Amino acid sequence: MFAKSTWIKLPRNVLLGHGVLDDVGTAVAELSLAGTPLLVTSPTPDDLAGDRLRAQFDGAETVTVDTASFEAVGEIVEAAEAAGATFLVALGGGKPIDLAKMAADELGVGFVSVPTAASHDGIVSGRSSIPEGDTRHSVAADPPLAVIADTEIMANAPWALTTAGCADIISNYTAVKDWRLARRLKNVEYSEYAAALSEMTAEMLVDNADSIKKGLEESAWVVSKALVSSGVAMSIAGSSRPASGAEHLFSHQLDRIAENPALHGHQVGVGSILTEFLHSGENGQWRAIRDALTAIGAPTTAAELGIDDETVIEALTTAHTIRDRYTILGDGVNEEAAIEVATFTGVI
Ligand SMILES: NC(=O)C1=CN([C@@H]2O[C@H](COP(=O)(O)OP(=O)(O)OC[C@H]3O[C@@H](n4cnc5c(N)ncnc54)[C@H](OP(=O)(O)O)[C@@H]3O)[C@@H](O)[C@H]2O)C=CC1
Ligand SMILES: O=C(CO)COP(=O)(O)O
Ligand SMILES: [Zn+2]
Repeated sequence: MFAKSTWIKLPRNVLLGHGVLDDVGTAVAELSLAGTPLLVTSPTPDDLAGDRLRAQFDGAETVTVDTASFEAVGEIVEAAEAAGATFLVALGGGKPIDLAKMAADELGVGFVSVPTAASHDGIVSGRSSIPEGDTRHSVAADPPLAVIADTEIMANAPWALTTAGCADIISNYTAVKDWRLARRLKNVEYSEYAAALSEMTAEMLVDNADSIKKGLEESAWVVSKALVSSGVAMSIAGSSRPASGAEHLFSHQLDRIAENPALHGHQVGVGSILTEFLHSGENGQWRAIRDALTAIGAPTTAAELGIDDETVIEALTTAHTIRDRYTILGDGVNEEAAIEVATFTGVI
């Protein structure tokens, strides 16, 4: 399909490395952002790195968020207005980053992302994923002007957050398959560049699985680069399609119905095993996806996610209802088929 005009918004500066947390002020100065920011964080990242960040922004106020919601976005907007903040800096995992990204968009001010965990590609992308009641909104927002990812901090984060980031990238394989299917069946807007970048990112991560090991700072570096690349694919596409297909619908549904949902990346990884099977059957690539997840130490079963089998089946049979996004789930997988795919792949 020929798009009359395309507007691709990308981060301007990406700073990645050991100790770069102390360079946020310099990176912001380089962007010519005037005035004082509002710092947005959550409790643990605040404890770990809040003071080092505040030391670089005289007089900046801090808002600490606990849960992702549209109300929390409203609170950040109010706090920024009250403080006269001219831009936002988010420090933490996906929660404070998504909320600040959306609040910055509402305020029409710049936004800088300082991830403390390599947990998923939302730390870089131009999308905020916010739950509301029974649905989840993937809201377009400007991507961060700068991403400052301190590999020392990320490498010291719980290892599960890093394996979740890896699994989020590995899930790009099935996301792109869903995108191509939707293009063929529903004529949805598609970008071969974004699809190729997304697939290549997953390929490179899997090829580098050997350097992704607990205790190795290089892991945080490899994974962060992949997350940046996947975020750029979403920016080129102008949607999360290159990195979010049926496996994400499955995960979003688990977030709603599971008593204790697992990490986003871990859920989409298991979802990817299931949806790859749906795409290409028992002799398809689902084993390669499962083995890639195993190689980096991410869950491949419901038990490893800490979610019971019934909930996994319910999520798989109802995931298609969560959002208007055509995928291999079509108009729904029935319970018998869901049990068959989950059993064959060893997920349950
Ligand atoms: N925009 C997008 O494209 C996407 C957005 N998302 C959104 O991101 C959120 C989930 O992201 P995720 O990063 O998992 O969530 P969080 O921001 O909730 O972080 C996960 C956990 O890790 C803790 N944490 C963060 N950094 C460190 C660290 N360095 N050391 C120790 N603990 C740390 C957090 O602490 P604390 O509890 O104190 O915050 C939290 O308990 C959801 O809101 C989801 O909707 C998910 C995928 C994609
Ligand atoms: O998680 C994402 C990409 O990895 C974003 O996807 P959603 O648009 O489904 O929230
Ligand atoms: Zn994701």
